[in-house]
Amino acid sequence: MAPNITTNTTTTITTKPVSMPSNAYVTFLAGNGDYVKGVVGLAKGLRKVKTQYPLVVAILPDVPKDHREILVSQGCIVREIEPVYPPENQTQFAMAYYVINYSKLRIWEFVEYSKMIYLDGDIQVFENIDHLFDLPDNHFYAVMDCFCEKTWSDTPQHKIGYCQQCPDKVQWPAELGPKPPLYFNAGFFVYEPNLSTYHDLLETLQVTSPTTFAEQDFLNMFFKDIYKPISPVYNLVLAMLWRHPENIDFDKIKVVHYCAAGSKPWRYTGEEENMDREDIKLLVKKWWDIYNDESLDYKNTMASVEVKAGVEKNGLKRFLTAVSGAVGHYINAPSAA
Ligand SMILES: O=c1ccn([C@@H]2O[C@H](COP(=O)(O)OP(=O)(O)O)[C@@H](O)[C@H]2O)c(=O)[nH]1
Ligand SMILES: OC[C@H]1O[C@H](O[C@@H]2[C@@H](O)[C@H](O)[C@@H](O)[C@H](O)[C@@H]2O)[C@H](O)[C@@H](O)[C@H]1O
Ligand SMILES: [Mn+2]
Repeated sequence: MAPNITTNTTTTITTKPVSMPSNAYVTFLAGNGDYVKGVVGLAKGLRKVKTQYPLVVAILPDVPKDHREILVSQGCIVREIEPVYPPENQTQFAMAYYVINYSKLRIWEFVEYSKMIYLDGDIQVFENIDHLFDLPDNHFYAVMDCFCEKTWSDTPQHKIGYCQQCPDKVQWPAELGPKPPLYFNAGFFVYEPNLSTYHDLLETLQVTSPTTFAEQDFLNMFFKDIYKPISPVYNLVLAMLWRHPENIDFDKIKVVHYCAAGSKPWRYTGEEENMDREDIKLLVKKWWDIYNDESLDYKNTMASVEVKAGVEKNGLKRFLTAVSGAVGHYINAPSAA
């Protein structure tokens, strides 16, 4: 017997629109080269750890159509952005191509998301890190970088052998002024998109002389008052393995940043310095295992979800039909008054 859910009162069901905080991962892709493989690997890695959030890919106009199609086919949300250039300068960036990395600043405009985690395309996530979205608002969370690689050789800290990863090994000399503030690697950070911050970033950039590490230096300067270091398990800058192994618990690493020279998995030859290390070979293999795992392709996982949803949808449709007849009667019942 159908449950008696009719009544002789009228109830107005009001549903207040609830703006659920929406989170997402975001990465950046430029050019028509092989970094698209990094982004595909990242999309599959996030799927493997069962993140509940999408991956947005901010692409420059020079990303070709076929690469965009690959990203969409892997379930990415592709957003074209305009490049951001620093003011005219004579700076020698650590890597000439770093000039395009200023375009990362466009992701502060993605205000349809309340909190985002930015990851370089040369990063892989091996364990679920969705809990980072629960970090308190109004801060900038990232992992501290290391100054020991030769990419830092033009900097005062490298010249005196100072590194924030071992601040007591070589003391910061008073004659060089105050110790530099804690400095993060800009390949991974937790932030809140915000239009006034976005406009402030772009305006400040135009009056800031570029330096060796391009947008990474700029972001460190801009966010120095709200920067909060997080554990290196969230962004293993590979050089830490040979520069500061004492600061790394290898088995606890959740996120790996393939930023050391020669470590990009899709270009890996093992010939560059440190690239013949067993831990590097293991991390490169782990990256390829995910990249080559067809069960992690969106079309496969999505297909299984659609099949499942299809069954549920039909089931749900039958249930709603049954209930809506009664609910309809319930809502239109005459007022008791
Ligand atoms: O040709 C390029 C160079 C860089 N990038 C993007 O910019 C990020 C930062 O560059 P990279 O990771 O090479 O810098 P690193 O962390 O190695 O210094 C990359 O991860 C990509 O997301 C890109 O899409 N195409
Ligand atoms: O454009 C500047 C880049 O600076 C950073 O890369 C560096 C940094 O990690 C150094 O500490 C390493 O020594 C070096 O190998 C590596 O390339 C960011 O990872 C990248 O996203 C981007 O901001
Ligand atoms: Mn990187």
